[in-house]
Amino acid sequence: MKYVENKVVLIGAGAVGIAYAYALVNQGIADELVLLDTDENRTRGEVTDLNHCEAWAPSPITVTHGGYEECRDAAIVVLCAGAAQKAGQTRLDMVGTNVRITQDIVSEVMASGFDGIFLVATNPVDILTYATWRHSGLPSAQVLGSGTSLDTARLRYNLAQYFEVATTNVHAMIIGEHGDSELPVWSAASIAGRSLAKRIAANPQIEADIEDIYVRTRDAAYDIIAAKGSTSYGIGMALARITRAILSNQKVTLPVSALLEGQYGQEGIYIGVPASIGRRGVREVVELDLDEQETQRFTASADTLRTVMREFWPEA
Ligand SMILES: NC(=O)C1=CN([C@@H]2O[C@H](COP(=O)(O)OP(=O)(O)OC[C@H]3O[C@@H](n4cnc5c(N)ncnc54)[C@H](O)[C@@H]3O)[C@@H](O)[C@H]2O)C=CC1
Ligand SMILES: CC(=O)C(=O)O
Repeated sequence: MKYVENKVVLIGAGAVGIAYAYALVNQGIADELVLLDTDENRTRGEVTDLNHCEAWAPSPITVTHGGYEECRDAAIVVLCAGAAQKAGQTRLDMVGTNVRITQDIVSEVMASGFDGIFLVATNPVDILTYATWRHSGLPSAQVLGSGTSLDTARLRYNLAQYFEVATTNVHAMIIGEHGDSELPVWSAASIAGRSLAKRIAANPQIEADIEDIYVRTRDAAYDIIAAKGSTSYGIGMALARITRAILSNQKVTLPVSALLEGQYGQEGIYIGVPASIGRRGVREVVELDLDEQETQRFTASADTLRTVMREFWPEA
């Protein structure tokens, strides 16, 4: 089945899903958006509320409520359904519940004849993206997760505050698990045109300060969840950014969860890495020149994910 140019189906219209939907409407990304959630009444309310944005939106977008048959001709199906992390939980704590929910959803989506791109946000996102790929039978290029896009946005914001520059002038990335074992790639970071390494050479205090920035970045979700119950705007914008890259065939490199097939010395695992994103999904995983310590940390992060994966797929 051929997909409709700019049609997105969102499955899971909770805090994350609605933040994403609002970002799509607000930024004029997509022509058609269908919301699907087990809570039909609340979803109908969300659809009506979103429709009332259209008068002030940059371009028209049809927002409706629908069933799995809507996936048949969708360009992208976005998965935000499932249990959310509560205060005191790690993302990995939700894996059992969310693997079951995701497998059920993916079966329904595939039964519709879907042949577009799955974009996964449900946590633990790297494991759930792997589950989606395995269960759908789609080529790995057509299945990606939000990966470390949110973590990277947080890192860039925190570094911009510290160096007093625009966030868009901060080039730095988090890779690895979207979770406690993630790592910053300091060796490739530059701030407003000057490498981080040169800045540290000029002011050694920066080295200690960026470690604190990394810890705050890694633990941001815990802080936000303790304060307001869930995180939503950051991931909504990250998903919207990835959606734009796909629908507009931007071929832009973003930190997403993509399948590794030998890159970074890893095989058969979904994990946060930079990848070129275009109309048919992941065009290429970009292999950064990690230094020795970063390589060790990335390997440890992949091992953390693989240990959890083997509970569900012993051969992984
Ligand atoms: N990848 C990332 O960077 C981030 C991921 N998340 C994850 O996103 C997921 C959603 O979080 P929230 O929106 O805060 O949770 P939420 O509880 O507000 O929303 C989840 C929604 O999924 C729906 N749902 C549950 N089972 C379903 C099914 N079988 N079919 C259709 N809909 C179903 C629920 O009715 C609910 O509306 C969680 O797993 C959370 O951890 C959250 C923030 C960032
Ligand atoms: C909840 C989550 O995964 C985050 O905000 O990073």
